[in-house]
Amino acid sequence: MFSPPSQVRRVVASISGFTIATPSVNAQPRGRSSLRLTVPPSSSAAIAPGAGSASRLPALRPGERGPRCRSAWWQDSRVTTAATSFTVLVPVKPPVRGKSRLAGLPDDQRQRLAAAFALDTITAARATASVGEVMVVTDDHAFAATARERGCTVLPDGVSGDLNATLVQAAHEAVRRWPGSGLAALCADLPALRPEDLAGALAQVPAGGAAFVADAHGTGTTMYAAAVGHFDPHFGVGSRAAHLRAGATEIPGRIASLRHDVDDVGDLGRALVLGVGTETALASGR
Ligand SMILES: Nc1nc2c(ncn2[C@@H]2O[C@H](COP(=O)(O)OP(=O)(O)OP(=O)(O)O)[C@@H](O)[C@H]2O)c(=O)[nH]1
Ligand SMILES: C[C@H](OP(=O)(O)O)C(=O)O
Repeated sequence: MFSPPSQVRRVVASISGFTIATPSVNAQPRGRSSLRLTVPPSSSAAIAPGAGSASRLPALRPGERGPRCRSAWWQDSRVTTAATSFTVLVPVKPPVRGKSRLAGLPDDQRQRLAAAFALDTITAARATASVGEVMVVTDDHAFAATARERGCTVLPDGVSGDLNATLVQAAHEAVRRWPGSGLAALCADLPALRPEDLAGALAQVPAGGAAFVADAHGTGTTMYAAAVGHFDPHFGVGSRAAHLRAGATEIPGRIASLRHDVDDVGDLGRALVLGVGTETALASGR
């Protein structure tokens, strides 16, 4: 269903002295080959791993050398097939307000990172074989223009300040435009997302029911999918438990890139280890 292109790129990143290098096969790096995210000294403690027991990623500390990781090779060579069965809704809070838990970073960098996470998320979603359409839901006109340039459909928030109601409204519009497609809502803070992980999760969505992917911490949700009549997302604090209570099926599996949302600086360090997309790599640079 999904075959990698021949080239694999090398990504070298550093976060506060932490250096990450990925293997390279048959390709030249494009753009920066060395990336640096400046984290104020007071933020150092935040680079320790989150408390979530579900996270299998290693602790990252300033100055510590991390493991080798895979590169996001798919980003520069879009892979598509004729299978186009899901419309993916990607809600994007205006970057000026988004990713507030990255507040330890300079404000302009927080905003750049928020937009970069979302762009890398939609790029990966668009490169996923079983995704026919990506519908970005946002009230940010600048991000909306960029998303359109990247081939997405854009819709404004239907219910200001209510993410779940906005997603339900967008889902109805998506079904009106593309009847017959499946529906999934994907958080926009997945900079390490890989198309094969998204495709693998979408392949497990049961017909006629609702399903979701829990985040790496084991408490939140990164993706929710359901047929329109069942589409009732419960994103927010404790959303994994809320989705289970609502009868949604939890999608299992080693789909690390889809579980790894970035809420704080520690999450960002772990995403860099997994291998982030081009936009996040650039926004992390200095
Ligand atoms: N369109 C839209 N998207 C939203 C809204 N609230 C949150 N989102 C998006 O929903 C997903 C999860 O959002 P949150 O974790 O609540 O917010 P965040 O901006 O990612 O991070 P924090 O500000 O640190 O909470 C992300 O993709 C957000 O961009 C909203 O009111 N409208
Ligand atoms: C929306 C929320 O995401 P987080 O706040 O963990 O980014 C959730 O997990 O439902």
